[in-house]
Amino acid sequence: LENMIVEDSYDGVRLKEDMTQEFLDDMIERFKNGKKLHRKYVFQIILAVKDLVYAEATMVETEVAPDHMLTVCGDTHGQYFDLLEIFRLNGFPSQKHGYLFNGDFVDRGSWSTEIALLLYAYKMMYPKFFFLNRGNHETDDMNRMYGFEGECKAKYNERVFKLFSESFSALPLATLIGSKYLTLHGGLFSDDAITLDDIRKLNRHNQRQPGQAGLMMEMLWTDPQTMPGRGPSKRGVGLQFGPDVTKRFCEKNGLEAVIRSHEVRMEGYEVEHDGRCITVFSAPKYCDSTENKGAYINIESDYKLQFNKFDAVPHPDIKPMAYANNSMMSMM
Ligand SMILES: O=C(O)c1nn[nH]c1-c1ccccc1
Ligand SMILES: [Mn+2]
Ligand SMILES: [Mn+2]
Ligand SMILES: [Mn+2]
Repeated sequence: LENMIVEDSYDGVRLKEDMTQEFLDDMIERFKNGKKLHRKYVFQIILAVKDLVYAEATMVETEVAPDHMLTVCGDTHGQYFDLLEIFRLNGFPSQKHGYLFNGDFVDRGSWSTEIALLLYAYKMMYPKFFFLNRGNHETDDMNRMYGFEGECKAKYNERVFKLFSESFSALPLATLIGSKYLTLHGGLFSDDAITLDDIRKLNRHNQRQPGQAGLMMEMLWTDPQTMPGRGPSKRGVGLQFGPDVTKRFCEKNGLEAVIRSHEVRMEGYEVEHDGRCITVFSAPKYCDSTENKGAYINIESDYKLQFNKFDAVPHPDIKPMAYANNSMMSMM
C-alpha cells in the first residue's frame, strides 16, 4: 500500500494518515458526479476501518452527552443520493452529531461502494461517535447475489471486494445506547435466556459469516411478528419473535426498547410490540419501486426518540442491481 503512488494527474484531494474534512467534502462531490476515489485511498480507508471496528466490542456501548445528538439510521442499500438527503435535512456527521447505521449499507442500490466508503470515511473521522452495526447484507453470500461484489469489481477490483468482505466480518453486531436502547440489524433470539452479556461475550472474530444457525445469524436475520411466541421466518433463515419475547428480553436486560431495521416500512419506521420493538428503514422508494418513505431517529441527552421521515430524491439514471451478477456463473 505504501509503495502505491498517486499519479500527479489524479484530480482529487490527497489523503495522508488521518481523514480530513477537505477529503470528505471532495469525496462526497466526486461520488455525486460519478467519479471514483484513487484505489490507494480505497485500500487505506477500508484497512483503517477494519482495524478500528475489529477492536470494538461485539456490542458497542455509547451515551449521548449534553448538547450532543445521535441519529440512528436503518438500511441504506446503496441509495447514495438518499443518504445525502438525510445529511442535508438532518445535518452532516460532526463531533457533536453522531450517526449509527444499523446494517445493510450495501446491495440492491447501485451506489453501494460510494455509501460504504463514505460511511467508512466518517468512521475514520469520528471513531468514537460514529457507529456501524453489521447487517445480513454485510456478508459474502448476499454480496455475491445482490450487487455489492459485482459493483466492487466493476468500479474497482476483486481485491477491494475482498478487503470490504474482511472489514464486514469485523463489524460489531449491536450498539447499546444509554443502557436503554439495543440497536441491531435483525432482531431477537430463539432462546429467552439470552442476555446482553451473551452478546458482549460472543466472539465474532472466529465466525466470519453468520451461517444458518446461532446467535450471530439471529441478530442479523430475525423479524418481529404480531402473534405472541415465536414463528417460522418468511425468509427461510432465522425466525419471527412476538411481543412477549421482546417484553421478556427488555425486562430481563433493563432495556426500554430494541431498535432494529432489516424490513421496509411504508412510513420509514414503525413502533411495534407495545413500543418495545422499533423498526427504522432509511432507503425511501426502495429499489426505485416500493412507495415507502425513509426514516431516521434522533436521540439527544434526554434519550427521547425523535422520529423523522423523508422522501427519496432524484438520482442519475442507473437502475438498482446494475452490477449484480445474478447469473449461475456467480454460484460457481
Ligand atoms: O435485500 C433486501 O431487501 C434484504 N434486506 N435484508 N434482507 C434482505 C433479503 C434477505 C433475503 C433475500 C432477499 C433479501
Ligand atoms: Mn435490507
Ligand atoms: Mn437485512
Ligand atoms: Mn431511487
